[in-house]
Amino acid sequence: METWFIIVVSLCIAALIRSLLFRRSDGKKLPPGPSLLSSNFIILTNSLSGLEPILRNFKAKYGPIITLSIGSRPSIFVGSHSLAHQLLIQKGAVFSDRPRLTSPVVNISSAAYGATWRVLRRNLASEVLHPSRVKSYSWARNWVLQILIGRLQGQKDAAGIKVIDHFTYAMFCLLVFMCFGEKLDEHRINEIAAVQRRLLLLVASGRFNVLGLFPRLGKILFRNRWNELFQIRHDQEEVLIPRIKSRIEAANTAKQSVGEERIVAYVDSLVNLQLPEEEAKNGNGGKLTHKEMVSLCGEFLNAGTDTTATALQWIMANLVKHPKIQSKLYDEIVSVVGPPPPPPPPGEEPESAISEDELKKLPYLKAVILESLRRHPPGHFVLPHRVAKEMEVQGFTIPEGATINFMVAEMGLDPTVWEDPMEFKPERFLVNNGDFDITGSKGIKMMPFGAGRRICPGSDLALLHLEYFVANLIWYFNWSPPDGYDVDLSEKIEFTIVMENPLQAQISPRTEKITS
Ligand code: HEM
Repeated sequence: METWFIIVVSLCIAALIRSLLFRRSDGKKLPPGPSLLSSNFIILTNSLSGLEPILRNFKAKYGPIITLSIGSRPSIFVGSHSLAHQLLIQKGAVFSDRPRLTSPVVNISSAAYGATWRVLRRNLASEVLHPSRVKSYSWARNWVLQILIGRLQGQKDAAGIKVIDHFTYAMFCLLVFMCFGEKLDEHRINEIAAVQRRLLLLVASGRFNVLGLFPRLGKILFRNRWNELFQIRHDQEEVLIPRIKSRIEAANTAKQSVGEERIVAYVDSLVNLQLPEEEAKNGNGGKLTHKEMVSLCGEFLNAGTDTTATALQWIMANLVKHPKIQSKLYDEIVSVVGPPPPPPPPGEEPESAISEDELKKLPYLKAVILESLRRHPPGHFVLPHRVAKEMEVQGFTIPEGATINFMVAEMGLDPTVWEDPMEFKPERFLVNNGDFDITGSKGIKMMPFGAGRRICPGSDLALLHLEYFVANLIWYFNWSPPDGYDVDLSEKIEFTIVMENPLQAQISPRTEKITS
């Protein structure tokens, strides 16, 4: 028999015995869900995203709040908008913590809800993601648009261009620039991308679930998995620490400037950051060590790359699949910025690109992007949250220390909120003058970026990147399916939820039509 199978079964039995021994005797009832044994088996043999169809069935059977009792603590899943609003917005202080990690990593997404998290998140929001700072990176967006157009044009072939790798590379270039303030060459960018991807895929595989559930035992039983993680982490440090050091050494020299403008990179903001000393355990007086900067830079690169590239692919897939929507979008763009120039020859900067100010005048563009985030959110769940204090919800007890998650994709497809939820209809976002609150602060209808205190801090940047690249790609090119190809919108789980059959598209410069 397979060793892993024996281990999984043993862990399930251990968890069952433990749970029976420590069964709640105080008469409080957890939200409903399957038996302990099936819960443990389901969690141990699935990644978070792999749980989705199972949870959908449980939602139909048990209602919008479900418990899977796993290991020593319950995992609760919420599939209703109103409940998500109640917990994440109204009771935000209780539901904004994160599950404790087995190894101490300093980053925003896994930090406990406390002083260190606040300092790190505020730094990212004010130093890099503040609108004035984001504006200062507009030069980099232009540079990346040039790279992307060059790569797409260089790939023309009858079977169409497989766009996802180019989208991911483009987003990565942009985030690398914002992180290290340097225009790195393709070799260096690929080196960073490769190690970041290995880390991402390892975490997304779900092979570490078991280590989180049984930390001490897991370290002994799954030593190979730990070693694999440590090896990747070591490789990540080898690649990122030289970039961090080079940026720090170049501080206050001409290297920090691009053209006339001085660019502040994420690394610059980390150098003088002071963590609360009582929480900092690095023996560095609250200053970040190089290794801690690696964790933060790694998080920045991964959080902003695959998510945005995945969303961009879904948007373009829908525009290829629905030529009328594409035409309507193109017409809107031309009505605001005029007809496009010819695309730049490879290696040259675009003669002009649609500016951020012009993007603000394109409500249909915004509607297309929101509709795609509703229909195909890159993450079907948020990151797991930890319940900080026991709470009664709809007659059930949500215990302190429980893990809680929210079924993002399910909410975007709820027929009680969205008419024809499976249809791609951007017009639904044009009502109320196109005013749609994606933060869900007054009420949640969908939450592709999460909601409440842990909402994605990069949501505005992500929306800007999506608007900028979609608008420019549609302005310069007509996008169509290759002969005999039908865009397939089936989904597949990777780190994000990607297209099972990646988009293949043909592009032709809009100016060709005019001259012919
Ligand atoms: C389309 C693109 C993106 C999507 C769909 C997305 C989605 C999300 C979601 C669902 C969460 C978890 C929220 C929660 O746990 O409640 C999150 C967290 C986070 N995201 Fe994004 N994100 C995107 C882009 C970005 C970008 C561009 C950045 C930064 C450059 C970023 C940085 C982060 C960080 C640091 C967190 C952790 C926040 C915390 O724990 O306080 N994301 N994102």
